[in-house]
Amino acid sequence: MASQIVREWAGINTFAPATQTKLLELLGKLKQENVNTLTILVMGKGGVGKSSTVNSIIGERAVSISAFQSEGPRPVMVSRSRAGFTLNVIDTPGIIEGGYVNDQALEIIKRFLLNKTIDVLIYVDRLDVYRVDNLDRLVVKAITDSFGKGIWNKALVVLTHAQLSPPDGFPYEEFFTKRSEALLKVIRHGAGLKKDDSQASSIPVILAENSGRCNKNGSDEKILPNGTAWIPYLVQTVTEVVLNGCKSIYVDKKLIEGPDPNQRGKLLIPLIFALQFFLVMKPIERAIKKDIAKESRPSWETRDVSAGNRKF
Ligand SMILES: Nc1nc2c(ncn2[C@@H]2O[C@H](COP(=O)(O)OP(=O)(O)OP(=O)(O)O)[C@@H](O)[C@H]2O)c(=O)[nH]1
Repeated sequence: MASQIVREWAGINTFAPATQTKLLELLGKLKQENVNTLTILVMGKGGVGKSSTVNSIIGERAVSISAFQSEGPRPVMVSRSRAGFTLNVIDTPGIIEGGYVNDQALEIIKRFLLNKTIDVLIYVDRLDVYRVDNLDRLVVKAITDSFGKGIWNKALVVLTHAQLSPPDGFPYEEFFTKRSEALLKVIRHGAGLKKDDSQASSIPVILAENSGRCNKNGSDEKILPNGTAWIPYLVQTVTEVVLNGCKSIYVDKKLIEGPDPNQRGKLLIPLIFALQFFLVMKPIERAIKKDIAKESRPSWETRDVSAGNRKF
């Protein structure tokens, strides 16, 4: 991995003591499984709360947040270490512009990720959106085309703005379930996964409330409307994805550039020559020989030359 500034993970101390204890337990669990470094890639449409979620996980304002689309379309990697464990979180700009995938922004992200290993993809969207549309499908497709279908084995969905009151008196859990199902369906389509593919149905969907107005429990932990302390729950889910047995995604040149067209089918060339030799050249050669053998030569060619000469 390219050299990077790894700072002490001081932000963890800003969490409520109960949250700190749970996070340190989870890091301990990862270390027990010999996972000492963890790289999380955060992607999604623009303005959905990607940077805010990164800051919530780190516990400090590590990346800048804007209510308007961020200016510099560049990914940022935040690296923090704690007790021999290094956490890298890569925040990326939204990749949709004017209704299309911004290929240049995507290219910049891919180059940034070159030679890095993605252990977890956090796909961020908002809970308080009532529809999925073609843009969602385009983002999912762009991610799949860039890093392969396997990336969804290492994915979890985070829905921000979790502290919402669903419209028309909709029960909160039902609203969350419907929104999750709709998004997972889009992921399934955009990623080209089969309907009954366990890969898509096993993608966890997690709620997050990044606002400073997030409710807290008696232990001062930020909680969701259902009372769950969401930061430790999110990190616990990340841990489960890390340890789910599926391979992390190593971003190499081949993965981001696709197979070299000049190399495509190169191994088949000798086989094609051999087939051509045995199936085309040899039969032609045999046919010519047979033809020559069967040939009845014209009389002028078989005429006795010496006899003919005698006539003159
Ligand atoms: N109420 C509330 N606001 C949020 C939440 N998450 C993000 N926001 C706000 O949404 C706006 C966009 O947040 P960002 O974190 O910058 O979103 P982003 O996806 O990183 O945006 P880009 O980098 O432009 O793609 C900011 O005004 C945030 O304060 C949340 O969970 N709840």
